[in-house]
Amino acid sequence: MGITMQNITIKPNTTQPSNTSETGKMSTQNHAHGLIALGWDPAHSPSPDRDPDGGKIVARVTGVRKNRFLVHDGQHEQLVTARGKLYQAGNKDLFPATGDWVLMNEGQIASVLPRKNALSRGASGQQGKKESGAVKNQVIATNLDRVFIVCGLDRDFSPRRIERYLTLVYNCGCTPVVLLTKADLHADPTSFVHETDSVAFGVPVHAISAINKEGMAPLAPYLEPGSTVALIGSSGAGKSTLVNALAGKEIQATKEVSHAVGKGVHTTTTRDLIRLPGGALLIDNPGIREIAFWDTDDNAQSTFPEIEALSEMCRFSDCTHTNEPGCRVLEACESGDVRRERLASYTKQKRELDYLALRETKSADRLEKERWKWVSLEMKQMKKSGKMQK
Ligand SMILES: Nc1nc2c(ncn2[C@@H]2O[C@H](COP(=O)(O)OP(=O)(O)OP(=O)(O)O)[C@@H](O)[C@H]2O)c(=O)[nH]1
Ligand SMILES: [Zn+2]
Repeated sequence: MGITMQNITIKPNTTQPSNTSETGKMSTQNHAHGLIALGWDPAHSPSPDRDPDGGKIVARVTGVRKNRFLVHDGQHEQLVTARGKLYQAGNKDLFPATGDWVLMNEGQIASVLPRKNALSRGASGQQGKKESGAVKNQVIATNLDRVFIVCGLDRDFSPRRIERYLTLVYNCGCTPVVLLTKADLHADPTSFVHETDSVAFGVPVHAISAINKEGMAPLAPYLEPGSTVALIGSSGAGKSTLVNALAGKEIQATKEVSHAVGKGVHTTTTRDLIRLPGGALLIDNPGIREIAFWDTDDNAQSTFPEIEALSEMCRFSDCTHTNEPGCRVLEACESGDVRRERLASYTKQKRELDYLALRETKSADRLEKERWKWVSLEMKQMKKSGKMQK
């Protein structure tokens, strides 16, 4: 289990400070200071002193333990429950997540304050499994300043997967930074950085080693005091080792990668908000093995800006960039301006996103028809490329 707020003991049943007495004033001040250290931004968030909901105390969720929550009010951390309505099905978005700002009342979470952003995915291992008709949407972390996409420079390295993570991060309204860990395994990791740069337009990419601490200094600007950073990446990518290196001590348990399969044994099971000595807050998550796209909002930023710019110029506005005349994307592929793997990734992601968007709005049989449309399109493509016998 990860240690959460350093130097602060968990005190259940702490009585909340009264705002009227002298000690109350002191406590309110400490409360505000403590909250700022937890990432509360007094310029952009309502003042905790104003007590927006009469008698309630602002706190941050620092961890989730099944149906209970670790919350920190700036002075104390405690394990609490939430009001019944927050557990109700259909209210999934209101279920407190690590990083949430909440209002506490009588030792319970009374409500979740509006989120700046939320990193969510279909629950790991749930792909295809239905839960009341839909893959469970799982909010992993909220109110993030950045997301570190961690990818190991061993068998974990995959530009295609980095693209998927980037889309996930953009769709959640978060800012990505790509960290290529285990750089010490290579005499010169530059080629990996270049390869990643070519799929992550405008996104900072850093090769680092958490073991010999090389390449870590350039991460400092992402870790200003009070900023919240979540780490995502497949199991065994090196997230926990990185957290420990940044914290300067063993906080998260790590496990040896199985040499047989090159995969780490699933080790991280907590989702705690970890305060670094420099004042940044880190959220380390269990490895994401299956990335299911969830949020289908259109975002200004995209993982495939060059393809999207070209598709604006295709002859047909609903061009699928497969065989249409006047398709600028295909033209760019022919001339080598756009790599074919990029178009394949783009098409695959678009299909997933379209499918999710449709699922939310259309009836089941319509959905099935649409799915078949894509399946037959894919079969046609495979036939064309000779991957399948006619
Ligand atoms: N050579 C090298 N090995 C590393 C580095 N970072 C992590 N590792 C190794 O990679 C393995 C997995 O690291 P973890 O930090 O446990 O991976 P994780 O991403 O936290 O995995 P989960 O908790 O399963 O999500 C361990 O054996 C680490 O020692 C690095 O920078 N260099
Ligand atoms: Zn086209």
